[in-house]
Amino acid sequence: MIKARALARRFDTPAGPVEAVRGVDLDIAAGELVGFLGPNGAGKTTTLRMLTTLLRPTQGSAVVAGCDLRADPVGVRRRIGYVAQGGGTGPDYPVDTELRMQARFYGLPPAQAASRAAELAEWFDLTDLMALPTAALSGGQRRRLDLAMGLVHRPAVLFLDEPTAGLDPHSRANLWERIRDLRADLGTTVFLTTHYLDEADVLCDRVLVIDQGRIVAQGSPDDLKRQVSGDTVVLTSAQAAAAAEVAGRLPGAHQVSVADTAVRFHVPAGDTALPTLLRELDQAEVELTSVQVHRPTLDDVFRALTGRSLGQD
Ligand SMILES: Nc1ncnc2c1ncn2[C@@H]1O[C@H](COP(=O)(O)OP(=O)(O)OP(=O)(O)O)[C@@H](O)[C@H]1O
Repeated sequence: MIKARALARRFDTPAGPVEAVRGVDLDIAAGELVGFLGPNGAGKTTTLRMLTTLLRPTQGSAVVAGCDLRADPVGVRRRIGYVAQGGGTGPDYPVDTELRMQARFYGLPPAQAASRAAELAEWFDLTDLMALPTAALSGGQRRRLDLAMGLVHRPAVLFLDEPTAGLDPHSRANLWERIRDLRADLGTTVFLTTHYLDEADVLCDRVLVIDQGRIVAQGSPDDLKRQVSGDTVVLTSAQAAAAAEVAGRLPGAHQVSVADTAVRFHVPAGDTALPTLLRELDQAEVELTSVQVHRPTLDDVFRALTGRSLGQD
């Protein structure tokens, strides 16, 4: 459904050229729910804007929903839905009008536009809000309207740029459910960008990790986490340096780091390393305040690949 080869985009700025995307290959099958995960400035939005025809690639090619990006951008636009960050509706129009105008924009006659608006409102739980101006919607309601607007013309592929940015946890979970339903009920291919680890982990079948304009890893969240061998142990102690020394002597312990009172390190299996660690610390007369064992997260995957953390908002 999406195939890209060596897709690249350079911006020429007064400060010099910025290589925002440096040769991205994508192969996304129909019905997949794929997350594009990366830190701020990694190149996610630039890639999305190229795939949705809003920005011309400086190099490379792509076929989206059966249409070539360069040769047939209008065909691509007809077959895709795009929900940008922050949406794009006028604040004074009622929800109902927004939906109907969008449907009319995509060529539906008035009666069909009205029934499509009603259908989408029901799907996204907006029926009771149809008379409200969009400015009166909460953040979560607003994002549901944005999704509905992106779907009026029944696109085969839906592109979502940071769909849950700024939402509270309840609204995020609600939106994830709608996105999953979309795929399950309509078979829509969904390609979304995110810098939320939990979103990529919980929602997506497959995650592409992008950093500095290049894809550095891809796979299902579980596959990616399996690539990071072992568990992370985080302990806190007023004698952190002494604790780190003891931890570093455990079989297979590596990447031991100390930050203030916290000591962090990796071991092949946290649950079996813990009894030995506690015994050794006791013998060395090092007192602990707390100890936690973590299974690998997507952030650990990112750290292992780049040496940096994805960071969280
Ligand atoms: N129009 C532009 N002109 C110059 N540089 C740009 C432009 N658009 C993006 N960039 C730069 O390209 C790089 C990638 O930006 P992009 O917006 O694609 O990242 P992102 O991964 O979507 O980040 P975020 O999570 O912050 O939205 C950044 O260094 C950014 O500053």
